[in-house]
Amino acid sequence: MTRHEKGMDSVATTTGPRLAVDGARGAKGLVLGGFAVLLVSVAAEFAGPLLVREYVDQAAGHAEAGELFSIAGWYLAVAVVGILASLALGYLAAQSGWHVADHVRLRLLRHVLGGRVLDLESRPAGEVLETVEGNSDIIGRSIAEAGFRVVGNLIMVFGMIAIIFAVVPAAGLGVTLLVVLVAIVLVKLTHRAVGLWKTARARKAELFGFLGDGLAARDDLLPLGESRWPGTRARREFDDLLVLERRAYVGGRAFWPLTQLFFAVSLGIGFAVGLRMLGVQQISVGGLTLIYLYVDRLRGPLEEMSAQVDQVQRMFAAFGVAAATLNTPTRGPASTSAGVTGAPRVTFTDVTFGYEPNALPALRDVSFEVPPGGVLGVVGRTGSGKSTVVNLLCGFAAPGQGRVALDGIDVTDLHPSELARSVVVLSQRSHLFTASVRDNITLFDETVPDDVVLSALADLGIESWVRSLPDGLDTVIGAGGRTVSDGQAQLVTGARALIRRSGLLIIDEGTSRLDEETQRRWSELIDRAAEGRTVIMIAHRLETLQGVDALLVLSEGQVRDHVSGADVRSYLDGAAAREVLSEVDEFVEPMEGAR
Ligand SMILES: Nc1ncnc2c1ncn2[C@@H]1O[C@H](COP(=O)(O)OP(=O)(O)OP(=O)(O)O)[C@@H](O)[C@H]1O
Repeated sequence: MTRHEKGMDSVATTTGPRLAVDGARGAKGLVLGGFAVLLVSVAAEFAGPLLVREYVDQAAGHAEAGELFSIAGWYLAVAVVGILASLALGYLAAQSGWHVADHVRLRLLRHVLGGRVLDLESRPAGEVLETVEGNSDIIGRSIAEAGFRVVGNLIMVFGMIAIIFAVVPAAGLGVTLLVVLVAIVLVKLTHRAVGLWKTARARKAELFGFLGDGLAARDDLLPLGESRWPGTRARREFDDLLVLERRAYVGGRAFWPLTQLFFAVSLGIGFAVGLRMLGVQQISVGGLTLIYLYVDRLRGPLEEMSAQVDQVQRMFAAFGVAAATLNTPTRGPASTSAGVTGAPRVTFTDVTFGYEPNALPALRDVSFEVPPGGVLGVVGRTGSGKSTVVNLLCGFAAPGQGRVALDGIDVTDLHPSELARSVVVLSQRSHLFTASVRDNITLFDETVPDDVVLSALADLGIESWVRSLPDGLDTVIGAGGRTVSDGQAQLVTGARALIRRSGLLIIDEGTSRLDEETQRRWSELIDRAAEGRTVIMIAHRLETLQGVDALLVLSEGQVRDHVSGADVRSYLDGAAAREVLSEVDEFVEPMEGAR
């Protein structure tokens, strides 16, 4: 079985409605409570006109004042119950909305973060954020503001029509025909509007992706005099989005004039038929008042629904987009829970891997082995496949053919949390979070004691600098916090590797030139972090390669040379190295300087 057949991918299939039901199941108590209260609220709405009919008929029949007071008292009590139920419904709807939204949010986050890192990295951060948060937010709001009420309004409309039907069948028939007509138009409108909202949501996600990129690149754009460009382009895109959203909004709201027409015609039918029946004494004055009150009360739910339908359409679109996101393939479950302890043996066996199906593979038939505790330097010119080796080792992708293993266990079979415990990456390009120095080092793991963090900082020679900060380890650094130099940032993120006892250390040396002091500290950090571990080092400097046990030279995705032991020194001094390494810009200067 090839790696591909064995497959990392699994496809969950869900639909918008199923996602909604799953979310509602998690908030079962709230949803059931909401519906129970809704029924009370609807019953109160129905009871009002019935009590009025009773009152009018009793008054016309010269009933005692006590009886009339009693009916009025009931009317008041029903009204109070209706108001209380309505308040409770608002609260339960808000709670249910946020529960369902959280369910969707969590599933989207798990899916997006649990998937292959390379898939996630191929999408702008802003777009991912909009897809997760934008859709969850719409779902939460729509349920809170419209969820129960739409159902309540539907029950009211159908219930009132049924009562009109029972009291004046001809009027009920007329109104029923109208409802069927309105429902057909509404379904068509909703279908169209949901499609338009989905397009608008996709466009919005793209736009946020662009905005995120624009913000991230502001330091680069400013010196180039292009700092206004993201703003100008974003404005154009916002204009386009406005047109799209307006079309969806207007499309959805076309229901409003329809409800007005429906109401006017229903009132006409009710009165025309009711008055005729009153004339032939088939109905009492109270009965006619009841018809009038019910038809009049239809106006409220219908008007509310014309606004709510728009919200419900957005909600359907958001559930649809969320379900489509969840249906994209993601990493399947790991087939072993076995772990790797200590410094592992790393093996690449005939590995071929391509990012794109039809492009030349980034790695072709690559094989090498690093014994436990060994240090392998990987070099090669830009695009030769060095980072791809790291991506496969970190389980970010699975090789198309061949095998990547730690102590004989396929990397893709290791559970992500097990892999995270086995591998640590020390990179000059690590991200600094807007968070305290402590959190930046522990990566928000509160179980790591301060003395472990301080000891790592002491090893790196920056403990006194951290202690001198206004809040010590609690000082917030990164964007929006205290600014630190590139060298300090590198050491703080480097401390992450020191506090973890993972057996495999991957060092990803950036290509940026560092000043002498930072370079010295980086080299010390590497020495310190490498102790007792298997090390794979993507190197760009001759100096970094001094301590390696073996050297892997990649060229266009293939192993060009693989030397070990004493041969490393002679290789680095030899003509072949000169030829290979001179292809790498970063080597030219230091190599010449070193000779
Ligand atoms: N996410 C990706 N999607 C598609 N192609 C990619 C991706 N990452 C890398 N590649 C391609 O794979 C090949 C190997 O890239 P890789 O990043 O492994 O090279 P590298 O040796 O690490 O380069 P550098 O020294 O510039 O970082 C290149 O042709 C590159 O364009």
